[in-house]
Amino acid sequence: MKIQLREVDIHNFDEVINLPLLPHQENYLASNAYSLAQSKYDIYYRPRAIYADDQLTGFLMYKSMDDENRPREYAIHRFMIDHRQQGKGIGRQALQLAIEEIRQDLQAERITICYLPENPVAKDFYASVGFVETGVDEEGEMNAEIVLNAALEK
Ligand SMILES: CC(=O)SCCNC(=O)CCNC(=O)[C@H](O)C(C)(C)COP(=O)(O)OP(=O)(O)OC[C@H]1O[C@@H](n2cnc3c(N)ncnc32)[C@H](O)[C@@H]1OP(=O)(O)O
Repeated sequence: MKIQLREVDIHNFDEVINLPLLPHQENYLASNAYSLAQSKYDIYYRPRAIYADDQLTGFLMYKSMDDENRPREYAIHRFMIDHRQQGKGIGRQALQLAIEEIRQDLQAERITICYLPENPVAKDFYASVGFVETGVDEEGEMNAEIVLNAALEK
C-alpha cells in the first residue's frame, strides 16, 4: 500500500472534515474541522491529508514551535485514521512520513506528541515509533518526545 501525506486544499478539505471516527474516539482529539480552522489562523500549523493508494484515509497536523520560542521543536497535535481503515498499518507509515518531513528541517532537534492517558492505542504505538514519555501536563495530557539530536538527550 502506498501511503502519502498531501496538502489539504480546496479539492479535499470537505472530505477531510468528514473522515469518520468511532464515537468514543472523537474524545481523543479536536475535530478535523476545528483543526483546519486553527491552521488558517496560526501559520505555524501544517495540516496533512493521509492517502493510502490514492484514497483519503486520515489526517494529521503538526506545527513548529517557533511562536513559543522553541524554534528547534515540532509538535504533532492531531492524528487520526478513518475508523474503517484503522489497524492496517496506515497510521504507522503516515507517522513515519510526518517525522521524515519534520527531519527535512535540519535545525529540528525535538518532536513532541501528546495524548490522553486513557487512549488505549496511543501509548504503546507512539513508544514503538520512538517517543519517550516525559510526563502529564496541566491539561492532563501525556507528553512524549523524540530527540533527533542524540547529544541533547539527558
Ligand atoms: C496526537 C494525537 O492526535 S493523539 C490521538 C490519536 N488519535 C486517535 O486516538 C483517534 C483514533 N485512532 C486512530 O485514528 C488510529 O487508531 C491511530 C491514528 C491512533 C493509529 O492509526 P492506525 O492506522 O490504526 O495504526 P496502525 O494500523 O498503523 O497500527 C499502529 C499500532 O497501533 C496499535 N493499534 C492500532 N489499532 C488498534 C486497536 N484497535 N487496538 C489496539 N491497538 C491498535 C497497534 O499496536 C499497532 O501496532 P502494530 O503495528 O505493532 O500492530
